[in-house]
Amino acid sequence: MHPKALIDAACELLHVVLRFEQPADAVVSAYFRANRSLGSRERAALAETTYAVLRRRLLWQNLAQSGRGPMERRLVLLGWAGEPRLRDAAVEGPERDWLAAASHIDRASLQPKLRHNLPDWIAEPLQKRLGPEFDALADSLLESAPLDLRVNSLQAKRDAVLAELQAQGVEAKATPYSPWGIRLAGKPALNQWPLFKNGVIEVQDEGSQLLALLLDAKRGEMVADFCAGAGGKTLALGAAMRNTGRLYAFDVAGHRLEALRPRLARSGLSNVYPIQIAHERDERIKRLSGKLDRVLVDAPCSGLGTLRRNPDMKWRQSPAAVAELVQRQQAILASAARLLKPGGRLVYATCSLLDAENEGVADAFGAPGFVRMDAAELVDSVLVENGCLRLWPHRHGTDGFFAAVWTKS
Ligand SMILES: C[S@@+](CC[C@H](N)C(=O)[O-])C[C@H]1O[C@@H](n2cnc3c(N)ncnc32)[C@H](O)[C@@H]1O
Repeated sequence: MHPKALIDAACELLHVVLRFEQPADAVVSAYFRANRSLGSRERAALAETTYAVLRRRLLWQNLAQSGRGPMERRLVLLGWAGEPRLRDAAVEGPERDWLAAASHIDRASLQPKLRHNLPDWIAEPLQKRLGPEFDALADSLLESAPLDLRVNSLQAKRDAVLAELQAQGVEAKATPYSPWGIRLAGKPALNQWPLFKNGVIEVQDEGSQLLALLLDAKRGEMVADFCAGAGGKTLALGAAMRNTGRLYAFDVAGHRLEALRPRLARSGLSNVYPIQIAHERDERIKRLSGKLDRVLVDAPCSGLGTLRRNPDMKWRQSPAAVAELVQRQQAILASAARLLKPGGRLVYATCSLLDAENEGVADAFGAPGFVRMDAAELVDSVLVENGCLRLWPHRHGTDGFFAAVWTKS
């Protein structure tokens, strides 16, 4: 494709992404499906440029004010993440001079907001919580996340998989906190690897893997993954249960549970029962009241802990949406807790960084008989704050995660 046409394509894609009507990854995938002739390098340039613009949107918008022409074009030229020579070939005259001037701006001298690229309603509570450490968090949220794998412990040991990957020339190392995790240096397309197709590995952030350690589900137990979605945590729990007992995977979204099915088939698990529910007080849930050993509530949340992967979330979320989510989180947690039998364990988790969705919801939970457990009894204490799992991208290299644990007395 001619460089000019490639830049035009990036503008066309960005125009749709910046409407924020759908998640950016869905818009990018739909664009690629509609433009099948795009080569893999062209796709990479378009996707990475879109994400680069979303990550530093405040900075690019500020710098774009001085340019001319459509806003999307100025943003694409500033955030271009493809080969520089392609962009150079697509600009000429005053546009070239404007771009050169913009690239010489000393970013350290910019006002903090243009360096952090976070809306105030997100930056302020995080600044309050972290103090001077906030800058390191904000910087880490501008990076892209590494590709983490979880080894399916039913099928293989981590060391053996690591050795196999290294023998194939894949740069990989063990993750520091999860006993099943492997971190890749690059981002290979691994969908066709036999290790993936045979269910030996799954893609899962290390932080997400740690929730299975908190739940510590045992052989033969009755367990529910209350908000199972496409089953990232379900698969880890099922393997920890050694494919025994019963693991219910509930979710209100049928299409997400459908996406779990091929993953289950690959994994070799036969102890998982996906069940679509209408809402958290569904009759099918009530029937299990007081019967379960472990319940995980991986609640719907703002997703702000995953900004390295989904930078559009910071522009698509709002304080009103978070307030609504908090109501839902409280209702789901209260309902899910009813499933536990005495001695059972409840875990409430989110991939949000905000206290309101995390400690706020956990502290407001007051069902009788539930006693908080110190997460430091279950995972490395460097991952724990005030008894809860608190993962931060800049400290732990994982997505942002929160989890609180209770036992039912
Ligand atoms: C954070 S996502 C779960 C991700 C999933 N656990 C994983 O590891 O891949 C939250 C899920 O909660 C589901 N959800 C929303 N409202 C719910 C409700 N009332 N009861 C159960 N699940 C709900 C959403 O459909 C979504 O799949």
